Formats: sequence, structure tokens, C-alpha cells
Amino acid sequence: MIHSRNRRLRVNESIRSLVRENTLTTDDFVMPIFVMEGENKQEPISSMPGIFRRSIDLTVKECKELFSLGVKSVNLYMKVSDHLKDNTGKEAWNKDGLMQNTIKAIKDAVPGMIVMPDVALDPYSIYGHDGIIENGKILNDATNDALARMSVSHAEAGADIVAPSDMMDGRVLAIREALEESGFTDVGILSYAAKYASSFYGPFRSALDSAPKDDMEIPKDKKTYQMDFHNSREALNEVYKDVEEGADIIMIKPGLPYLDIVSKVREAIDVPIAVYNVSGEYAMVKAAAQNGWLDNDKTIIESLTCFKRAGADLIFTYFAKEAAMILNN
Ligand SMILES: NCc1[nH]cc(CCC(=O)O)c1CC(=O)O
Ligand SMILES: [Mg+2]
Repeated sequence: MIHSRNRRLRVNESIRSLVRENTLTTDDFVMPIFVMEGENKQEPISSMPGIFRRSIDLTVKECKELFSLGVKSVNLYMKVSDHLKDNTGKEAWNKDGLMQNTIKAIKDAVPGMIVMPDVALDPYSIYGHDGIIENGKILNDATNDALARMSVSHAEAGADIVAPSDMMDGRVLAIREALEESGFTDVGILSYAAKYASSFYGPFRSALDSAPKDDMEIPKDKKTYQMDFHNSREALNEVYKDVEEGADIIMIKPGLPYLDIVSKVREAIDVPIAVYNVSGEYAMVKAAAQNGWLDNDKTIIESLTCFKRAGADLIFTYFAKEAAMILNN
């Protein structure tokens, strides 16, 4: 006769919720946002149904809505006009640039919103790379100087936390030192510490027109700086270094196919862990849901909860608004 019956704790929703180990709330969400020049403009991103590029005014409106739904952080990406792109990425630290003006506008309208600008050169690079290029190579240290200037200009505009997503070595230290020297001791760094070279970034790159250019003279992919997806121990090596250099929060990216990495890093470190449910993961769920092959709402909540189970504290997800509406109901 069996005495131990695990099904006892599953007989109804009340008992299930009583013994539940992880809970998803809107407190966990960071919403990535795409911004473009202009006024009263909103353009759909075809590979990401339900996601738009918006001008600053409509972005502010969206932020108010997000905040009222309980989403208290946004991660900002700029669609940079072609004529502003070059190899140095200098538009990235223009005091009057699209990013800087967006940060100011959001902090003015929704002061409680945690604003996390993306720090990386790719949207500003004529080559679509996260670094400055010389003789066909991505320069590490020169790129770090640029990222530090960019971060300080974000802090001057009012950013709460800068989020370097480039994967140059030593950039967390370079950014931390520049922020300290400029007096921004309270501006945090969320570092994309273990970021893999992934096919799941496709829809994002088309949203910003930021894919590496097909040119014989430059690397055709990001494999000399982003990590090799065959590796897992290497993620710890990356994370330890960024924490030592002063990262306040570290990020694992992509998300769903990389939950083993999240779990492994969770066991190794005690700083908050962010995970990025990237554009390709969003596109897969949306495509299946639109075909009636998956239940949209249930699949979203299950996927996001799995990030919590794996050990993530914060979730960057394009589902943030939709998931907040589902959870609030
Ligand atoms: N610095 C680039 C950057 N920052 C965030 C993403 C991807 C996000 C997503 O796919 O949702 C990328 C793309 C890339 O590395 O090419
Ligand atoms: Mg690193």
C-alpha cells in the first residue's frame, strides 16, 4: 500500500497555491522599448506583432500606461537615422541625442520609472557592430572609452541604471570609473555578462536595422565578442569578472534556451540576476499563438514563471505589458 501521495498537494488550486515555490509579479518586469525620431509616430515591427517603434511623445504615453499597470522599469533602444551613423558611434553621447532626450522626457513624466538605457554602439555603427572597427577587427579598449562616454551622457540625462549589452572585456570597470569620476555614484550598472552570439536576436536587429552589414572587410557576425552557445562554464567566468568590476546586476541572454545558465549562475553568485526573454523568443510564441497552435496568455505566464524558477530576479521581456494585464485580471 502506498502512503506517500504527491497528488495530495495538487487536489485544488487553494492547496496548490499554498505550496507554490515561485510567483510571477509585475515587480519582476523590465519592458524593452524602441524609440524613433518624429512626433506622434508609431510603426509596427513586423516580426514582433504587438511591438512598435514610437516617437518620444508616444513613448512617454506608453511609459505612463506601463507604470499604471505595475511595470516599473523600461530598457531603451534607439532607431538611429542612417546619416548619424559612423564607425566611432559618436552620436551615442550627443547631449541632445534621441536617447538623451528620451531619458529626460520619461523621467520628467514618470519619475518613479526606472530608466535603463542600452549601452552599445551597434545602432550607431555604420557596420552594425557593437565596437569600433579598424583593419577588419573590433577594437576592445577604444570601444570601452566610447561606452564610458555614452554611459556618462545617459547619467547626465537622468538614467537610473546603464545597461551595457556589448560584451567588450573590461567595459564594466571603464563605465564604473567614468561614472564615479563624474559624480554619478548612485547610477547603477546592469551588465549583460553572459550574452551569447544567438540567432534569436533576428527580430530585434530588423526593428533597429542594426544587423552586421554584409561586407567582406568586416566580421559578418558577433562571434568575436558574444559567447559561443556550446559553452556553459564560460558564463561563470564572464559573470565573476563583471561582478568584480562593479556590476550591480548581471544579465544572462538569451532566456528560454539558456535556463541552465541562469540556474548555474544563480548557485554561484548573490547579486541580482536579470534574464532577457529576447525578440526571437517573443516572435516564436506570437507566431504560434496567432496560428491558434498555442494559448497566448497561458504560454506567456508559464514561460515567464520558468525564469523565476530558474533563479532570475528580473525579466526583460516584450511581454511585460501584456503579462501585466493578464496578471492584473
Ligand atoms: N547590443 C545589441 C543588442 N542589445 C539587445 C539585443 C537583442 C535583444 C533581442 O533580441 O530582443 C542586441 C542584439 C545583438 O546583440 O545583436
Ligand atoms: Mg565580459
